[in-house]
Amino acid sequence: MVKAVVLGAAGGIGQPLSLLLKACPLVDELSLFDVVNTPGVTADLSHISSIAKITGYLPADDGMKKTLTGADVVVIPAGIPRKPGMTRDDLFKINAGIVRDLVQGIAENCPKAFILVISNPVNSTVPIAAEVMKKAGKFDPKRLFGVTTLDVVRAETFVQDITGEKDPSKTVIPVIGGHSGETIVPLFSLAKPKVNIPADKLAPLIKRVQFGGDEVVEAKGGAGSATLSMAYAGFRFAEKIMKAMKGEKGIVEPTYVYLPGVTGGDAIAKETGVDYFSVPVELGPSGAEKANNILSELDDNEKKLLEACTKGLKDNIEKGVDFVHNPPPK
Ligand SMILES: NC(=O)C1=CN([C@@H]2O[C@H](COP(=O)(O)OP(=O)(O)OC[C@H]3O[C@@H](n4cnc5c(N)ncnc54)[C@H](O)[C@@H]3O)[C@@H](O)[C@H]2O)C=CC1
Ligand SMILES: O=C([O-])CC(=O)C(=O)O
Repeated sequence: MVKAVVLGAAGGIGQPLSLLLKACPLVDELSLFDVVNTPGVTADLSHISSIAKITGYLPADDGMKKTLTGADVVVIPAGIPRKPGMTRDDLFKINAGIVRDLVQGIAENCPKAFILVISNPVNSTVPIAAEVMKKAGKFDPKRLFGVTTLDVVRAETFVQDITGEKDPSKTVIPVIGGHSGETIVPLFSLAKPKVNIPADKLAPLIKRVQFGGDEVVEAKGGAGSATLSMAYAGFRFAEKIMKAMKGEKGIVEPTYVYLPGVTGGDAIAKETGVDYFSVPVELGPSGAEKANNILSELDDNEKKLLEACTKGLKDNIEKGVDFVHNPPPK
C-alpha cells in the first residue's frame, strides 16, 4: 500500500502533479492539501477511474493531520513562484516559512515518509526541511530529497536539438549541484550514450539548462513559472521513489540530498565543501542508499562550472539552516 500526498495541491504544479499521481497504478491512496481550493481539485480528480482512493483537505478541522497521517511519500510544491526579474532566492522570504511549517506537520504526523521538496529556492528549502526534522529528532537523511529532475529533463530535451535523437529521454545526462542558475551543473561529457557537441554550441547549451527556468518565467509574463514540465519532472521522480520503495533495483537519479547522511556522500561533501548537493543517487526501499561520486570524471570546463556552483550553494545552504535556528521576527 502506498499513500502519496501533495502539499500545495491546488497550485500550478500541484494540480497536474496530482493528476499524474491519481492516474499512477503505484498509488493506492492520494491525499491533497492546500490553503485554498482543495475540495474542488479533489472532487474533480475523484471522478477518474484509477486505483488511487483520493481525499483532500484545507487547514481547518485538522486538515494537515488528516492529509499526512499514514503518508509514505509527501511531495511539496507549495509556495509562491517567480515573476520576471526575480531570482529564486527572492522567494525565500515567503516560501521558507511555508516549507518549515509543512515539514513540521510531516515530523508530527508521518516522520518516516519520503519528503520530496519542489518549493523554491530548493537550495535553501531542503536545508530548512532537514533542520526542522533534526529539531524534532526525526531526521532521516535518506528520506529527504530536493527535486532537481526538471534540470535533468531540460538537459535531455535541449541536447536533442544537437543530437537529433528521436526520443530525448533515451539520453541520460547527469546534472549535479543545486537548482538555480550557476549552481546547476549539467555534465554533457558524461552523457550516455555519448553525445558529440560542437565546441561553439556547448556553452549556450549549458547556459540554457542553467537558466531554463527563466525562459518559462519570461514567456509566462508574470503568470508564474514552469508548472506542467515541473509536474512531469516531479512525477517522474516520485514514480522512481515509489518503484524503489517497492524493491525495484538499479534506479539511479540525480537529487539534492544531505550528503553526510547518505553512504558515499561524505567524500563528495569534503571535495565540494558543501553538505547539500545533487548527485546521481541510488534509490532503494530505505530511500537514498548511495550517493555516486562522479566528480573525478568531470572534464576541465565542468570543473570550472563546479567551482562557481559551490560558491553560490554555500550561501544558500547557510541561509536555510540559519532560518530555522534564528527565525526572523514575525
Ligand atoms: N524544483 C523545481 O524544479 C521547481 C520548483 N518550482 C517552485 O514550486 C513552487 C510552486 O510553484 P507553482 O505551483 O507554480 O505556484 P502556485 O502559486 O501556482 O501554487 C502554489 C500553491 O501552494 C499553495 N500554498 C501556499 N501556502 C501553502 C501552505 N502553507 N500550505 C499548503 N499550500 C500552500 C497555494 O495556495 C498554491 O495553490 C514555487 O516555489 C516554484 O518556484 C517551480 C518549478 C520548478
Ligand atoms: O524558474 C523558476 O522559478 C522555477 C524553477 O525552478 C524552474 O523552472 O526550474
